[in-house]
Amino acid sequence: MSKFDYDVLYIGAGHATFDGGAPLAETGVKVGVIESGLVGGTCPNRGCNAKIAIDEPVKMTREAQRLNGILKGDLTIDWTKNIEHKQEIIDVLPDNLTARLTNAGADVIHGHAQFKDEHTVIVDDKQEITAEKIVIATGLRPHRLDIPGTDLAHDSEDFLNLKHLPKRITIVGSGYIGMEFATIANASGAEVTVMLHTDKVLRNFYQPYVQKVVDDLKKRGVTFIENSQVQKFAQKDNELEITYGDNQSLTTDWILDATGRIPNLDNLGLDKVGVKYDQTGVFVNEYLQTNVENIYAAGDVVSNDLPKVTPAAYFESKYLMKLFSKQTSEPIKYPVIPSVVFTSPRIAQAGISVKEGQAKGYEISTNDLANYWYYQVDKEPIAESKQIHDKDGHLVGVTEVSDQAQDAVNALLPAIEFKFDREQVSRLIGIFPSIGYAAWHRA
Ligand SMILES: Cc1cc2nc3c(=O)[nH]c(=O)nc-3n(C[C@H](O)[C@H](O)[C@H](O)COP(=O)(O)OP(=O)(O)OC[C@H]3O[C@@H](n4cnc5c(N)ncnc54)[C@H](O)[C@@H]3O)c2cc1C
Ligand SMILES: NC(=O)c1ccc[n+]([C@@H]2O[C@H](COP(=O)([O-])OP(=O)(O)OC[C@H]3O[C@@H](n4cnc5c(N)ncnc54)[C@H](O)[C@@H]3O)[C@@H](O)[C@H]2O)c1
Repeated sequence: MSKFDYDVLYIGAGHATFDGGAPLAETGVKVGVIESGLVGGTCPNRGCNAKIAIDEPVKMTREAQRLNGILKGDLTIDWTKNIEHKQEIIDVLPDNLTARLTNAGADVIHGHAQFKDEHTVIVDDKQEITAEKIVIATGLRPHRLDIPGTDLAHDSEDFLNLKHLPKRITIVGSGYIGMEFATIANASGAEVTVMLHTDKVLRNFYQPYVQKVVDDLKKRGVTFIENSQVQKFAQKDNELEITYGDNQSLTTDWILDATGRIPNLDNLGLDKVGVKYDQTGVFVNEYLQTNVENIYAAGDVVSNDLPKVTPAAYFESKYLMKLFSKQTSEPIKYPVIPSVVFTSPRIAQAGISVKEGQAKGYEISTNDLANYWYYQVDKEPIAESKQIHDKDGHLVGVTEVSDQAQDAVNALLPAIEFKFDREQVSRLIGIFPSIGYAAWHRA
């Protein structure tokens, strides 16, 4: 009988925990999960699921606008109903995910966890829980600008819960959240301004495709202010004033601070146990183990160069499940991790970038999808992909801008991950017509 309350104790109940924590408990390992907020964490409650639910009508209105004349009548988005619909879909998720954990045999404990020593965690300054192994899976929280009036701004969670759409929305930051929410707010009828830190939008994506998306948003009325150097937010009667640049200013009704996300490590007691970390997250080795032998970390809170996305948290959670249940003793070996920004159209990518491919002298082919008949069915005006083949003819990278870029890239993942050559690709036939087929056809 173990001297600890749990074999494995997770701090945080997001994807980095439940995807592996539930199956781990099913193997007979005694699992505890401590969560200070909603079970499920960011992705289901205030991230992916919530966002994609309110984006769906955006995608549909765009398509309907293009088919105007064939489809009769104008479609507009009722913001309040859209938010209500999103809430209906996600409301059940914390309970469902709690049941997934408890049905597997894990205990879910509500409260804020803090290390007391390397085997003991204190919940809400009251309850002491001990464990042989502890996994830090506390994720990220919104970064807030350190400027006067910063409390007048809101974060992505506030945006997803807005009951009424403000007339004018100003977004500071042009990363994933800035661009996805600019797309949604613009399509829903708000006057949107995006304030860039530099002159770059979505700096990790292929810039010519980003430019296509930016140009389209500009045509739809979104204003982009480059190198804005935001200095101050202030309340002026019924509106908000933003001071930026060389004493310039603008007025708005609602401000979204989308300047990034930072590790959730406050009041966790890491210094007490000597776990090493910095502002980028917790340092781990190739077994996701911190410098303290029995303490591990997984998901967004880990300091690494991977995209901070759900599939990466999922993969790490599954890896730890296999490590802790002795199904593996190997270091973690990441597969190709794709990423997408859900603008309209989307930009998706996997494998090596066009820039990297060019530097290596690889073959880069361009597919003009807007002129491919299947993309013309719904009159997609912005649709192109680039495929990168190495010198042996293996597909090693892809990036696409189109309405269904995420599915096209998903379809090509096996070829990139398992290094199919052109002969192997030609053996695969897909369902026709389909986005996946169109992508394979070119691989
Ligand atoms: C607006 C938005 C949209 C996104 N859209 C996408 C998308 O479309 N696709 C995609 O792949 N990814 C998306 N992401 C990213 C995705 O949500 C994250 O990569 C994923 O949720 C990471 O999971 P995690 O388990 O590491 O962290 P989280 O899901 O953040 O879970 C961490 C949990 O730890 C809890 N916690 C923190 N500190 C403590 C403590 N001391 N004690 C107890 N509990 C604690 C928190 O309450 C939280 O529930 C989005 C993120 C945001 C913000
Ligand atoms: N589709 C998806 O997978 C998805 C969607 C949303 C969020 N996410 C995840 O959430 C994380 C956070 O997203 P995000 O958009 O907040 O972060 P991000 O890092 O993508 O973007 C932050 C933006 O803020 C800007 N910025 C930083 N400091 C600034 C300042 N002082 N003034 C003005 N601008 C400033 C940066 O230049 C950048 O454009 C991402 O890492 C991403 O992985 C993923």
